[in-house]
Order: sequence, then C-alpha cells, then structure tokens
Amino acid sequence: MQALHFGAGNIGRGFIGKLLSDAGIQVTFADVNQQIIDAIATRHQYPVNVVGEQSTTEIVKNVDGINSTSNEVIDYIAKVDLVTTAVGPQVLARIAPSIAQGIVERHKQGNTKPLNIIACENMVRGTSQFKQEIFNALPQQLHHWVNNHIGFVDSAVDRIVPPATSKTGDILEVTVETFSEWIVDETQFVGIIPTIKGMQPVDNLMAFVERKLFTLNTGHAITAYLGFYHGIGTIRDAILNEKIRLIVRGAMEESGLVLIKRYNFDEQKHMAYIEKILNRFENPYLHDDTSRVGRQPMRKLGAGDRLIKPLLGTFEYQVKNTNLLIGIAAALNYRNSDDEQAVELAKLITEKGVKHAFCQIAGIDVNNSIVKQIEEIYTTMQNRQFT
Ligand SMILES: NC(=O)C1=CN([C@@H]2O[C@H](COP(=O)(O)OP(=O)(O)OC[C@H]3O[C@@H](n4cnc5c(N)ncnc54)[C@H](O)[C@@H]3O)[C@@H](O)[C@H]2O)C=CC1
Ligand SMILES: O=P(O)(O)OC[C@H]1O[C@](O)(CO)[C@@H](O)[C@@H]1O
Repeated sequence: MQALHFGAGNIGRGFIGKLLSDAGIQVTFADVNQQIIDAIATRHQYPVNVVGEQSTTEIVKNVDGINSTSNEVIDYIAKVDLVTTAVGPQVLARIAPSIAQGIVERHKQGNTKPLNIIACENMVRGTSQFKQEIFNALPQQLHHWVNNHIGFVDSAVDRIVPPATSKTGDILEVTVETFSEWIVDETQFVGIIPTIKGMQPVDNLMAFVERKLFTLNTGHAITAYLGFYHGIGTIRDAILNEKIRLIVRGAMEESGLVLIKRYNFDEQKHMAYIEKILNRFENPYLHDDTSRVGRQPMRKLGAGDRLIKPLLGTFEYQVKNTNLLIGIAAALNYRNSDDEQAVELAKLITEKGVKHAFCQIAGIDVNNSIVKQIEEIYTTMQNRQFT
C-alpha cells in the first residue's frame, strides 16, 4: 500500500507519517520545505524520540520526499491508495488544486482502485471542508466518479508534538509524547478500511472530534493565553501555576459539561480525561512554547473553534461559563509581533474596540450579555489588574 502525506512537519513526521510507515505502508512526504524534503529523499529515514517516563528513539524507515509544488504530486495522486495531510487548516485550500489535478490524471489512467483522503488537522470535519475545496477545482463531470471512487474521511488527531531542537542538529529528528489518538470516521471510507495500528475507525466521529478539540485544545489555548498574560513562556510552567491551572481546569469542566450533555459521556470518565490532559500539559520531557499553542488567535477565536464553540454550548445547555470567558478575554489580550494573526487582532481591537472586534471574529451578537463580561475581563487584563 502506498500513501502520499502532505506536510512533513511535527505531526507529519512525528505522528501520521510514522503510524503509516509502522503499518508497512510506503510513505512519501510532500512539503514546500525543500531542505526537509531533500533530507528525507536522501536518507529515507529519520528518528522519532518518544518521550515520557520511559523514553525511546524509534527510526521511521523506507520513506521518501517530494516537493509539493512539483508535478510529481499529480503522478502520486494518480497511483497511491491513501492521501493524508498535516499542513495546517489554512493550507488545505492551497493544496486542493494539485490534488484535483492528480484526481483528473487518476481518472484518465483508468485507475479505479479506492483512494481515501484524510485531513489530519485541528478542525471539525476538516476533510469534508477539504473535499469542498477539491471539488471546486474539479470539472463538474468528474464529481460523480470521484464520489464513487474516492473516500473523504474526517478524523480527529491527538498527540502533542512541539518543534524540538535536535542535540545532533538533525533537521528530521522529531520529539513526541507517548500518548497518541487518531480517530477516523469509518462510514466515509471507500473500499476496505486499511488496518493501521493506532488508527481507530468509529461510527460516531463527532463525539470524538468535539471531545478532543473542546477539551484538550480548549484547555491548551487558555493555558497559552494566560501563560502569556503572566509572562510565562512554556505550557508546562504555565499549567504548574496554580491560578492558571484552576481556570484551565474550570474551562475544560465547563466545556465538558456541554459535551457530557450533548454526547451522553460518562461524567467520571470525562473528568479523568481532563485530569490526564492536565498531566500531559505538564510533561517535563517536552518543551512547548505558549506562542506555539496560542498561534493564530483569530482562528482560535472563530465561531466553530475551541473557545467559542464550547461557549455557545454553555448557552445551549444553560451551564456555567465563567472560566471560558476568562480564557476568551485572555485570547483577545494576546500580543505577539511574530504572529500575523495576533498583530491583526490587536489592530482590529484598536480600530473597533474590543467588543466589536470580538463579535466580528467570533460571530456573536453584540447585545449578548457575555460580550460586556468579556470586555470587562479584557480591560482588567489590559490594566494588569487581573489576578
Ligand atoms: N503539533 C501538534 O502537536 C499537533 C498538530 N496538529 C495539527 O496538525 C497540523 C500540522 O501541525 P504541525 O505539524 O504542528 O505544523 P508544522 O508547521 O510543524 O508542519 C506543517 C508542515 O506543512 C508544510 N507545508 C506548508 N505549506 C505546505 C504546502 N503547500 N504543501 C505541503 N506542505 C506544506 C510546512 O512546511 C510544514 O512542514 C495542524 O493542522 C495542527 O493543528 C494536530 C494535533 C497535534
Ligand atoms: O495546532 P493548532 O490548532 O494551532 O493548535 C495548537 C494545538 O494543537 C496541538 O498542537 C495538538 O492538538 C495542541 O498541542 C495545541 O492545542
């Protein structure tokens, strides 16, 4: 079996590419980073440090690399059995046209073998959104054929993989936590679902996607933004701060109550899930910057993302949201001149005021009573009076 994986970054090399390769699949990475691609194409292998109480280094072997802007991508799409991505949500639209070209070529060659495409991004039903982009770039007359021969499989990915500096200067070396969870929607595959150790097919994907995104990612983002407010640079140091931890745990519990009500989760098990996540944030073997986890705050403040979607859930089920509101105010307070979206956010707040800027980004009605509360917390943060 052959796979083309877009994005030879942290999750690409440290999680998805590794699982595929470990399962005996021939993996080719496609990336725009020529240095990384050259290294993969020359060495055909790279080390993954799996760090936890017992750390190991595993070598991922028999992999290849191509530039994702080259025509080679088209030839690969025409022949592979699986396409996966870990490029970041904003990049999916950019790679969709070449995937569409590859599909046209696949059809031209008469390749009717099943192809499954899985976007492994922090998004709710990211592959379905990706499918839309691909369909926009495909001739109308191919849509029916594509629906019959190509599966667009949504997924949830969970493994913390921050960028790490290699002691030996190896640009391919990657460091990952021991935990990993890759859940895929079994109802969306075309053909037989491949057996890949570590990839779990389920028939109720939304419950898993929301559980991950609105627990781990919600808590992680709030840890990052409160860490920034307190001048703390890493996630571990931030979560070890008792005040931050209390708010983060509280926000995950508020979001959790929504999830428990929506998906009928077992409350005790969900609280244990939250506890485990807090421990993962504390991992002493990972160095994870608050700026990485807080990256692109406008995306994270979007209506369907980790901060606002749980908040909307608290309206729906009429449950408490005090800690989520603090987290949202902290996100609005995030400033980082190296992060384009943080710069854009600051500019929008200066131009429109925090209330209107927030409502525009999050899609929330300005008359909603929580808007005033968020503005108040934000102002205390701006005045350095939030404790
Ligand atoms: N790092 C993590 O712990 C986790 C990340 N994710 C998600 O995985 C995705 C990737 O995240 P990371 O691996 O952390 O980012 P990363 O920045 O390490 O990797 C992204 C890779 O995509 C490549 N890329 C950019 N444009 C491209 C293009 N047009 N064609 C091909 N490759 C392109 C970049 O060069 C880079 O190598 C994101 O959606 C993220 O939310 C999900 C779970 C965990
Ligand atoms: O990758 P994003 O969506 O910017 O968010 C960073 C988040 O993604 C992860 O890297 C993996 O889930 C988390 O560590 C963090 O919550």
